[in-house]
Amino acid sequence: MSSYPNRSDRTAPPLLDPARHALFLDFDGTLVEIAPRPDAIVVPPDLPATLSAISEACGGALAIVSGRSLPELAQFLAGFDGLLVGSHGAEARGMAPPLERAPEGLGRLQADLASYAASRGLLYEHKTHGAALHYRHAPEAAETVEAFARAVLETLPGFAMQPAKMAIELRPEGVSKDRALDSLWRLPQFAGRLPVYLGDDRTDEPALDWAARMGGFGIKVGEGDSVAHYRLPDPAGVRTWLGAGQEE
Ligand SMILES: O=P(O)(O)OC[C@H]1O[C@H](O[C@H]2O[C@H](CO)[C@@H](O)[C@H](O)[C@H]2O)[C@H](O)[C@@H](O)[C@@H]1O
Repeated sequence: MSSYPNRSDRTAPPLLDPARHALFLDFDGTLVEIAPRPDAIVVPPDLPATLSAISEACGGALAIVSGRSLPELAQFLAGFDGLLVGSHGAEARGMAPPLERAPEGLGRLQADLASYAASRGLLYEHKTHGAALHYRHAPEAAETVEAFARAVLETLPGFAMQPAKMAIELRPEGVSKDRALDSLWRLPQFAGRLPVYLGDDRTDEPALDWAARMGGFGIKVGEGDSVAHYRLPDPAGVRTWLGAGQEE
């Protein structure tokens, strides 16, 4: 059972107010629809320009906060030059990197996961500070993949497990999206604003909670229990909500 209460029911969020709000957006499942493979997502061609326009209207108080590796995230959003946080809070563009270097054993971790994926017909995702095993095409593998990842972690104390949608990720211990938000929040452009966080996944729950604790609010995207007070149905709904905030 989820440890998060369902506070958001189906309440539509208030309109985005670029004069008062600071905006934090998860990427997969929030800005873009979930796809069968990580490289198969479709980024709407106007999304980078939309994010740039909102960031400018917010005085730069907008950041994308993703589990993706930073270079990959930057590539998917080419044309948007604003703040990015990648690798579940380990990497950043536009502020000091939260993590100086990956923990010892990264190469071994990646080699172990890559060879396990190759032997089991799973999808291996190479990440700057870790790696992921995707089983969306083979959901029956969930338990064995998790058991394998736990065994790998026993010999690599610097890393932790990050459950994801139809995937298991291993990332550095101690990094998280809400910790990255604490660092972003110290940047001058966020002073005096109300944080608004949008996310769809369990990994976003601490960040949705963080936004409320800091006087703003969270918006859960899609189904599922959440600490967020508001909800939007899907990434298309998020993009419509973003567009409405730009209208005069
Ligand atoms: O924090 P996010 O921006 O939401 O990133 C979370 C992970 O998203 C990606 O995996 C997920 O989306 C894929 C594409 O839709 C999907 O095929 C996969 O099943 C999902 O788990 C990405 O590949 C990961 O690196 C991110 O950490």
